[in-house]
Amino acid sequence: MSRQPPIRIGARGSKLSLAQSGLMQARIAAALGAPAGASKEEIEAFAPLIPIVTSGDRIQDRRLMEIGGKGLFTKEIEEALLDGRIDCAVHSLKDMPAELPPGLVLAATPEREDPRDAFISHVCERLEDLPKGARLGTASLRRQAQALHVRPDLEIVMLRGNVDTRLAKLERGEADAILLAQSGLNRLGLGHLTKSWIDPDACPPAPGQGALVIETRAEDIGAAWLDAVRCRPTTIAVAAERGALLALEGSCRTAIGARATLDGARLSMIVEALTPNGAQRFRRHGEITLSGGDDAGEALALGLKLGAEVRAEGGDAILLPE
Ligand SMILES: NCc1[nH]cc(CCC(=O)O)c1CC(=O)O
Repeated sequence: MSRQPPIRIGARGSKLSLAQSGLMQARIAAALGAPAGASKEEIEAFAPLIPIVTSGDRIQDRRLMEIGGKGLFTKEIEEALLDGRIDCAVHSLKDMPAELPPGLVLAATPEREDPRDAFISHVCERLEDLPKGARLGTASLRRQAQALHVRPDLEIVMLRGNVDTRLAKLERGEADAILLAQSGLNRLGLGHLTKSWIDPDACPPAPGQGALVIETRAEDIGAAWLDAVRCRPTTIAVAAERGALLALEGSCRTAIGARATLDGARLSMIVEALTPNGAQRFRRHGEITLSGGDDAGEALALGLKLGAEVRAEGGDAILLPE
């Protein structure tokens, strides 16, 4: 059997991105025929990692939304995909804008990691136990709004940067506590730093949090190797969550939480949007039984419906002023 050409994986240089791409690299190589227990060199021969620097990696000190939103970490990678310099890219699904450039698709979603937000602090064990007026470090509008909803007395301090940077800022005392995705901590081997978790039913995480996604050119969506990395329950749940994001025109300017869970054929979902100061929260619950036909399509429709309801109720209050 002739070996098929290698699948070149575009990867950002950040530790988290390299860890995530490395996780998928071994699985993609295996799907392409790399033997079990293949060496690093063999894996590279089947599925080489191609480093790509994005504008998001170069700009570290301003609010993401001020400098152009979610596309910042994906623009250069998507150019490389469209130019044919790479064949796929591994992203955190929650960093992907609601709409992709023409010609590119989110082709496969592997098993989701822990979707929850982790609370990290040297002051106390839980967000609820922070002293009055304590400083919570986050650059996420959703985490800010959800925290202020339960604890309006907290002071939010802008804490940008990658996971290591944010942890270092906590150590330096720039904040009393921070919130980070547990999935990212786990992938970096830092899961033990977590003191407690935010209840994901009380405060739903970002749409798609904890899930990776493989982006490819549209014409490659049928490639056999993609089947080997797809996870059906995750694909269905994140379709619903992305639906909510689409309906809410999700960007870094809106605090949106969405959580879909699958129990057999039963898909349950919570969608919420908040005003930036957390004072108002608009949420909807929904549940459907999947038909066993186009399950992802039905999930997407549920997310779109609940998202549209939240959008209609929240109106302009949920948008951060320009
Ligand atoms: N916005 C940064 C970002 N993008 C993806 C992750 C990791 C979480 C994931 O897998 O969804 C993180 C870190 C964080 O939010 O703490």
